[in-house]
Amino acid sequence: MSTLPLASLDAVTSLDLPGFDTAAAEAATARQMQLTKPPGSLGRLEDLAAFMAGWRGTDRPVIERAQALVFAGNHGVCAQGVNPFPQEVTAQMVANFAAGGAAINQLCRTTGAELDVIALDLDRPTRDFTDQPAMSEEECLDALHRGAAAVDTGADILLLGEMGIGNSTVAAALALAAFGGTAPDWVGPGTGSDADGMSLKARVVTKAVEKHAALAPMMRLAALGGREQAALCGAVLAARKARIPVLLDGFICTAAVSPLYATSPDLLAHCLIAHMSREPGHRRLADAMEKPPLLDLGMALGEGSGAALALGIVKGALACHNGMATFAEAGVSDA
Ligand SMILES: Cc1cc2ncn([C@H]3O[C@H](COP(=O)(O)O)[C@@H](O)[C@H]3O)c2cc1C
Ligand SMILES: O=C(O)c1cccnc1
Repeated sequence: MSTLPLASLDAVTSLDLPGFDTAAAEAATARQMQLTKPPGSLGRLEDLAAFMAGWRGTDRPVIERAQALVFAGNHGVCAQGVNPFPQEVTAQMVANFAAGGAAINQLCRTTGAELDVIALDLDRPTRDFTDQPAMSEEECLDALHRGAAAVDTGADILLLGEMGIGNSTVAAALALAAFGGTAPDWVGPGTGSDADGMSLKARVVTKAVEKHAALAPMMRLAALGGREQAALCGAVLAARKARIPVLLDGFICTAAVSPLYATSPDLLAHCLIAHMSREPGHRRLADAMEKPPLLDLGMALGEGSGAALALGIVKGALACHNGMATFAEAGVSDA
């Protein structure tokens, strides 16, 4: 449970947040050079060990507790017909998460994450953003605080995911507002929109972003986002406050936190992108944020599924970092 001292959305710029512990990361990198392997041969696993060390503030970081947090919300823009599946599926999938029947349940069990699902006023969708701001600043702040409050400050790593029918359109709008280009750069099939469906999505996204483009980044989160997007931003900030590194899931999760990036890229310094979604805009988003995803498995599900899988990679990195013998300990000749 965590709280953030935020009375307005633009106050995110004045939060006092911890930074990366360079000394701990350098000590971890020095240890990597001593381990019984050719230097650099564990590739990105070595970078992950240093990343975890720097954010956890210790040269020997461990993952004893991993929290997966999935936020669910409903969106007024579904009135535009942008979603192949009906809006009821959001609540139905939340019930499925509770019953243990979704992909995210299996993947969390596989890699050892505790799953918490937070449904945000599903019976009260946000407003249609082609017409008016999806949320007021107050509604957005409320969802952001609920996201922050859901973070387990005793966890060693946080995996983020979302569920919200129509939110691939929301994601495209947030990405366009944050990084520019044109709507077709960011619109994709989502759960299965065809070419006509995608041109409708692009028109909807263009209209919405034109309407709300003049706003500051965090006010665009209110105007174009939904409750789960605001909650994801709150969770990212609360994790940072507790020095907990974050694995963002796919396109929708990454786009959700793009208002934080547009405010200041440093707000996402403790976040990694877990996997490269098949949703075409995700590559552009990952490039724009300079965050190469850990996995690339052709997935486009959401729910935090890619983040849950990537936890296994981070655990592997730390198992090697902490468990391997050094050249001196094992009596192996160094180069
Ligand atoms: C059964 C089902 C399970 C899901 N789990 C995640 N999503 C994913 O699909 C939705 C976004 O796609 P769109 O914008 O096309 O609606 C989000 O809820 C996302 O998490 C699902 C979607 C469905 C249908
Ligand atoms: O990458 C994602 O987050 C995604 C893509 C399509 C549908 N749902 C989620």
